[in-house]
Amino acid sequence: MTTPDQPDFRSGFACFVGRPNVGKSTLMNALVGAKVAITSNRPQTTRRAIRGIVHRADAQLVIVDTPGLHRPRTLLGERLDSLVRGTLTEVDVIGFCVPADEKVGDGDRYIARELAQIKGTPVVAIVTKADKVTPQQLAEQLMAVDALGAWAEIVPVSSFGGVGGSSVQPYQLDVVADVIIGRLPEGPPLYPEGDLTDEPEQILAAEFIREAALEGVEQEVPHSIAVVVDEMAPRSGRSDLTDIYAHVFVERPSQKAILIGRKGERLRKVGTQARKQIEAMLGTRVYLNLQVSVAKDWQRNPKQLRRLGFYD
Ligand SMILES: Nc1nc2c(ncn2[C@@H]2O[C@H](COP(=O)(O)OP(=O)(O)OP(=O)(O)O)[C@@H](O)[C@H]2O)c(=O)[nH]1
Repeated sequence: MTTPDQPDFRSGFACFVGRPNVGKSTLMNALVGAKVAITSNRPQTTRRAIRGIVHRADAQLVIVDTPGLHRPRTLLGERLDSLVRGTLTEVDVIGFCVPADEKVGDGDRYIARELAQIKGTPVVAIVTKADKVTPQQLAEQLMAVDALGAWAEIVPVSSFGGVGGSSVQPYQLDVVADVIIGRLPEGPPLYPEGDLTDEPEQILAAEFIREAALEGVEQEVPHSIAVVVDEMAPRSGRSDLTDIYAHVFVERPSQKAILIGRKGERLRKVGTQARKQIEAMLGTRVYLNLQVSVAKDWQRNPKQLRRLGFYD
């Protein structure tokens, strides 16, 4: 068996890029084998570069999750894009994700052009959501993606099932891992065994709250939600209970009303769902105090953006 002391142990960083909602975070979670990035069926769920760590006997792969790359429309969009570009130049391998079930479009071509300008970093094209199409459609998509650029390899994958939904087992996750790991440099592990992410628990807690808040809201509201955990600590004298005080920010009073719901019913549901996720992460019971506040137009306001943790 290969051990970390052996010279052929590989370690390094990879990141997934692609349009919003193509399954990047889900793929990372599936590879890591635990929930370290939040997912939702709404585009632009991911706003931070979260690292997931894949431990294998022969390698350690650190995955940097990025927000979907797209032409920026707001100041938040611009900051997210510069975050993505900064990440791309620092990793050993880039995984360019294109979903199997949507025709290759302008958004994919835009990203392919951006990637063509990054020299020296291999790009593996990953065709995601293979379970949603027939083998024939998958073959056609692989050819369309091949025509988009000069990829180191092209791999179809599904985090949820076989091609065409033929099984409920993930499809080719191990192949994606092998292909990426094969392109990492040789080197010792970068993180201790057992670590799945280096994202602070406080930030993950905020992300779980945001994920719960996103559920069931429509139109512009999802983009307007930001969450800050103000305080997170064990209750004094109790190692089995964590107190968490968090703010959910929205941009307008009308959105605040939507989030809170009739007699606070919606917010209670958000709290319950988030609390369960946080309890699973921390392994303690959680008291969660959620406050909803309006931070007017925070996506366009530099001061508010800094306050919410999005730096230039
Ligand atoms: N059927 C199927 N659905 C998937 C698969 N991977 C992801 N999805 C779904 O696609 C949606 C988007 O997934 P995410 O992982 O949040 O996508 P993302 O690319 O990280 O999105 P952003 O954070 O917006 O950039 C979710 O509803 C997932 O459940 C897959 O392999 N098969």
